[in-house]
Amino acid sequence: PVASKDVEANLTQLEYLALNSSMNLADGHARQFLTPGQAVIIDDLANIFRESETTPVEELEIRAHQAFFGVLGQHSYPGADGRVLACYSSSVAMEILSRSLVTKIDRMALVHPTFDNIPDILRGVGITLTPLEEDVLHGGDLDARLLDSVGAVFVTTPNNPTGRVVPEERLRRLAEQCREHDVVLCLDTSFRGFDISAQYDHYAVLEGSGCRWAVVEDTGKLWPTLDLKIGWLVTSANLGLPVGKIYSDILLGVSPMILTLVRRFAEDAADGGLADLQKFIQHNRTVLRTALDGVPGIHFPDLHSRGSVERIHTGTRSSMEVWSALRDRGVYALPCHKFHWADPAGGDSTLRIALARSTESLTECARIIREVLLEL
Ligand SMILES: N=C(N)NC[C@@H](O)CC(=O)C(=O)O
Repeated sequence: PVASKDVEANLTQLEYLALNSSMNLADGHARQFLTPGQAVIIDDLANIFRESETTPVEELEIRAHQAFFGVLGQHSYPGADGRVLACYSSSVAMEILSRSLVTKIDRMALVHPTFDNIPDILRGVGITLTPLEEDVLHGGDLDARLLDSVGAVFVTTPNNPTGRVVPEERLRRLAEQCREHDVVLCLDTSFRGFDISAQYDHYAVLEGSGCRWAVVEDTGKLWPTLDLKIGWLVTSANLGLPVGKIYSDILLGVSPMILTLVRRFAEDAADGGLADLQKFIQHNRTVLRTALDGVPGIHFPDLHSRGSVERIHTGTRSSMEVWSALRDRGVYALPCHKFHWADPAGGDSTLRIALARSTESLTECARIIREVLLEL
């Protein structure tokens, strides 16, 4: 039986339930084992602390974002003139951006579906949201009437949970339309590390467009650093919003040690680690899909996705029923109703599985998922 409190819970509250389970497939945080190269960094933490203690923080910050944006192909990011702000997490960056936006705008178009803490944060500061369906976003020019009715457009790319990526030409045209209508273009690119099609130089497109823009980047989804992470908030020179002032309301700066840790993980990623991570996630995706081969009624709606999460369509089964039956077996997934923040019924038949887990754990969970699906 599904308790109403679980139906009402937001996605992060459902993720809390899983935090102490060895079979946690709920949150999109990196919980796979450290690679040998990453273990060397962790074994060097004392030296990382000492280096971070004695090096000027500005130098640590520049080295960290040069390494991170560089490995992800973002060579035109504006690292030189203070437009890259380091935050404790991408959600903190999101809160700062939202408080900045609402000083000037009160309506936004937000991609639908997407992770519910994004609409929750935006609504939390008083912004009214209009859903921007993925197929509309990817289909071509946005309707001028939509763009004249909002002050900003917010897009998660790669999207969560669908994995859908805004390609370069689409981003260029979207930025051009936003400039024409003086609409702020906001991106959440937290999952870009997993998908090389999301690693074209977004900042070259954004800077070249002349539109007002802001991007939230996240180191926390990629590497198993026990949530020692940075959310970067990057903004255009012409944004015209009090991002720096509101940043100063929230924090002075992140720990220099985490800046150094991020730099070291990004350097390891550049030394083959990112390609290995992408292969690892794709292998786990194959393990999950193979384990469910032949289960009546289910399919995988996001065949293109390379992100560290995978949706299962549960056929005629209710995703909440499947989620509840899995939880009874100690396995935690995410029902997708709350990703469909404007129409929860849209997620009634899909379940999200986290792939950034050890292959051994995922294999055992996939076996149980198969059993549960065959019983329902
Ligand atoms: N501040 C929040 N709510 N953090 C949870 C978020 O990081 C999880 C996530 O994004 C995902 O599971 O896809």
